[in-house]
Amino acid sequence: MTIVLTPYWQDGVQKLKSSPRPPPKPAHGLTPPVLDDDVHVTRCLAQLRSKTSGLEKYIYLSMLKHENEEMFYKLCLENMAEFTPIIYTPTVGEACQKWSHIYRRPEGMYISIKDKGKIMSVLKNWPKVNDARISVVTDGSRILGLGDLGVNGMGISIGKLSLYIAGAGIRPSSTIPICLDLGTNTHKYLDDPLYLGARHNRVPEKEMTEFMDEFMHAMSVVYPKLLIQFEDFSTDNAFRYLERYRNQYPLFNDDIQGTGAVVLSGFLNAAKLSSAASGQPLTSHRILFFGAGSAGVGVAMQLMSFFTLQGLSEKEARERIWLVDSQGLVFDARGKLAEHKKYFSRKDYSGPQITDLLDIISYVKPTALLGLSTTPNAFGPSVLQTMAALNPRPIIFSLSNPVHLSECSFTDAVQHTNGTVLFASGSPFPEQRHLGKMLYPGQGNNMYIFPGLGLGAILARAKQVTDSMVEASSLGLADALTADERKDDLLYPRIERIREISAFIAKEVIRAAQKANVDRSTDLRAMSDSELLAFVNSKMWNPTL
Ligand SMILES: NC(=O)C1=CN([C@@H]2O[C@H](COP(=O)(O)OP(=O)(O)OC[C@H]3O[C@@H](n4cnc5c(N)ncnc54)[C@H](O)[C@@H]3O)[C@@H](O)[C@H]2O)C=CC1
Ligand SMILES: CC(=O)C(=O)O
Ligand SMILES: [Mg+2]
Repeated sequence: MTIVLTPYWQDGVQKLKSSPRPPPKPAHGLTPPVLDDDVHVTRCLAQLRSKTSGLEKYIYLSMLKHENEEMFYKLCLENMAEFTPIIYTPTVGEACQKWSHIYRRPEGMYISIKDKGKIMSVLKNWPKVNDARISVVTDGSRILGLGDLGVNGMGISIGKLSLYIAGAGIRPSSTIPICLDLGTNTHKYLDDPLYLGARHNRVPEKEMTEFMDEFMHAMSVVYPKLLIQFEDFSTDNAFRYLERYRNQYPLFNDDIQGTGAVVLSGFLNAAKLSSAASGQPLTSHRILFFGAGSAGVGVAMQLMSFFTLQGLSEKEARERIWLVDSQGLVFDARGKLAEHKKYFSRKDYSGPQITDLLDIISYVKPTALLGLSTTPNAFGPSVLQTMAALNPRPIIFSLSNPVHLSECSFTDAVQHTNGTVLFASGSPFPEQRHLGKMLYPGQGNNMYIFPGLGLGAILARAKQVTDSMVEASSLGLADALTADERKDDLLYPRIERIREISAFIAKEVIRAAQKANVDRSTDLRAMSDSELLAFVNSKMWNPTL
């Protein structure tokens, strides 16, 4: 049998004979005399906390997950706020950048362009074929805001699936992290003797599409119950392959749809607070996007429903949104535009190109400024002060990942708006005390959405992931705030409640799938809401330690 759980270029170097899951407990005498699970939990946590760098912590936790999956997830669930920045953004970004250097053992599947023509047989090598329910698939071409990391992108598929397991109780054996190796255009990696991927530039679009067609068909045959999450494809491919396959297979794109949903949710909560302070109606919000890639445009599309839910027409909603890319304001008269920018390109401006963000802000007078640009510190003091001068409670979301690419920090946002800011960021920032009051940053990251969206789609056995299911996940998240969280002006629930939130989102997603008639588990239709919620909770995997 061909083995593909190890990068294929190591074939013959390191053969894996069975599942990558931990082996059964060793026989009596092969462990210390007193190895109490409860005490070992404390020991593992102490070992983790003794590491000084984020990357060391990441490596330690990867080892722990491999050695003792139950222990890893127990600790993760009990310490979500501490673990997420390690297994996910920001540290997962550094782990991906150094993946070929820190690589220790096989995890996930690597499917290479060299496998074209035999992808199905490769997929069958996965040890738990019948269990497969959810796969996160990346081609590594735009990992967080870090660019084309090639096969090093495997870390993001693994990280997202760890959050599925911890955050939504997906059974670990049902998850398949996949990294497609279609080459990389990053020369640093091509020149690195330790690089784990194919040593050539990315293959042309035609060859990639042929590969993707075969891959998607093979996935649907080998794993008939699988939901696919596309992750961190470069913007052109993100839109292309979402459109190409979304009506054919159960799949969604996390960067376009998951991000859209999480930002809509935080925006709904922020806009209410902002409008309460300004006395202006919700329909009067004006949203400026700094960054017009897959994430920026995905969020802009989802935010259309913020306005249409308030009764505006599609045209009126679109007029509340402005895009900025690396060349400045996006408008028709500027000339040729990438396809994904056209819908939001302004028709009402035809003057000279405005490039400076401050000039764009004075022209647009936004109530909300959303950064998805991978440009660190783009929201400097004068931008923040201008937003505060325009709005009693400005909405500033600096959503680029990881932390060092964020458009501004929470500290700066608080300081330069005199604490009035309604803030969310893609990666976590610490809370701030301002004039004696504790202020909390929101984490506007799709990690709040995809676990519940995925769980709902899996339990409904959805044929497709419809826009209505994505919107339901977003509204579900917005509604999940408790009175206590609202009292602290939180835009997102506390991450410690992720299981409860995911269950609620999953229930809403199942209902939306039923309404759209894409559910195959039609027996769930007869359940009342409370029965459905109980059913969702009963399906969540829990570590048994
Ligand atoms: N918070 C979250 O949940 C998520 C955050 N992201 C983050 O969003 C960022 C962008 O992702 P994509 O849209 O896929 O990337 P992308 O590379 O396709 O888009 C970046 C956009 O920013 C614009 N840009 C770059 N430099 C600029 C500058 N100096 N001034 C103005 N605009 C500039 C580009 O023209 C492009 O429109 C990444 O950092 C990613 O990590 C992505 C998905 C989810
Ligand atoms: C969070 C995420 O999906 C990204 O930054 O790409
Ligand atoms: Mg992503």
